[in-house]
Amino acid sequence: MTKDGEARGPGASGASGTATLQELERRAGADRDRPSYGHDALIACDRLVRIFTTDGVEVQALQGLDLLVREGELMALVGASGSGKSTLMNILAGLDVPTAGAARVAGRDLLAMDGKARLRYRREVVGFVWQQTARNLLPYLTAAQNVALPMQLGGRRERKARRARRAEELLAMLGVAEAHDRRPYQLSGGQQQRVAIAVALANDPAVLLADEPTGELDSATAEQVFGAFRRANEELGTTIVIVTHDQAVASEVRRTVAIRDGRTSSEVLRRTEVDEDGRESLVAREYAMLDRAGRLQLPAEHLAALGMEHRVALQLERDHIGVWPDDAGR
Ligand SMILES: Nc1ncnc2c1ncn2[C@@H]1O[C@H](COP(=O)(O)OP(=O)(O)OP(=O)(O)O)[C@@H](O)[C@H]1O
Repeated sequence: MTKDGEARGPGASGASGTATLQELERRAGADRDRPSYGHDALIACDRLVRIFTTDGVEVQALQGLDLLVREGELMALVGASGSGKSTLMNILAGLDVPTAGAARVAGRDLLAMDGKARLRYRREVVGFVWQQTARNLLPYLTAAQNVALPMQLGGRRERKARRARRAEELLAMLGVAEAHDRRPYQLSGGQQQRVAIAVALANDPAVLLADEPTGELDSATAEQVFGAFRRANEELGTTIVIVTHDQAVASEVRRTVAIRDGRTSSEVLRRTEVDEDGRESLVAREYAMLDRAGRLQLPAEHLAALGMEHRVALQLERDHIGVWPDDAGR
């Protein structure tokens, strides 16, 4: 019964037809006013689907992927080859359009942008760093000119001297001030990637996307490049999403989201704990993703360890849900 004594639920009708209509309107209003999924996130992917069709064969690269990223986060995406990471990054970068679902980045609806809005989005809202250094930098420009170029092309009509000063500041912040007048071929792989980060930050984007940015580097150099991302995140507050196979990178960020078969499957959150003697340690905890329909992906290794497949037994307890191997046949 409702507060005013009216019956509710399937088949219930109000005291009069008018009351029922009012009740329906009230419920519709409550639905309208409920904040939408991920309304306060900077990146919100809601049941994102991307299907590729080649020679009549369909590949579902993204199969209803949900992902929320808060403003100011520095997070990593991991997953096996073919799990859909690059497909997601291309969509977030505005280079590809999803087949279905919803995706919003910094208030932009990625499914609704026309060509002009898409170009502006790529120039002003997102910055990207790719694995292949050649894709990030123009070979005939110096590092400083490479950094100044997006500012010239972007909406910000800044004076040349101002652009040059910003390029210099970014290169210095990322520890590659000495690269200023050099062309990419005169730089090491690590220096090239740090200049590429400066290029991606030139127009002060809301989000910096990086697809395997340390993939071609040795571990010491990768560490320096990751340090540059951290610097950008801490000093400029830029939200950063890094796709990586590099375990060292994945274990240094606060949040690592795993993608499996075109969906986010689990995530690891890390936080610093201080013990009684003041010693700090990083504590990691793994979480499974739960979608709005209640679907849960259990980690493959957990399933294998207990021989779980097809069906599991569930039991609701006061503060948890127990999941057991199927015992129906016993
Ligand atoms: N343009 C395309 N045309 C057809 N199929 C594609 C295309 N791009 C990606 N795919 C397919 O979609 C799936 C996901 O690919 P994607 O490149 O996103 O995976 P990934 O996780 O980035 O893999 P990797 O780590 O190897 O880069 C794969 O099966 C891939 O073959």
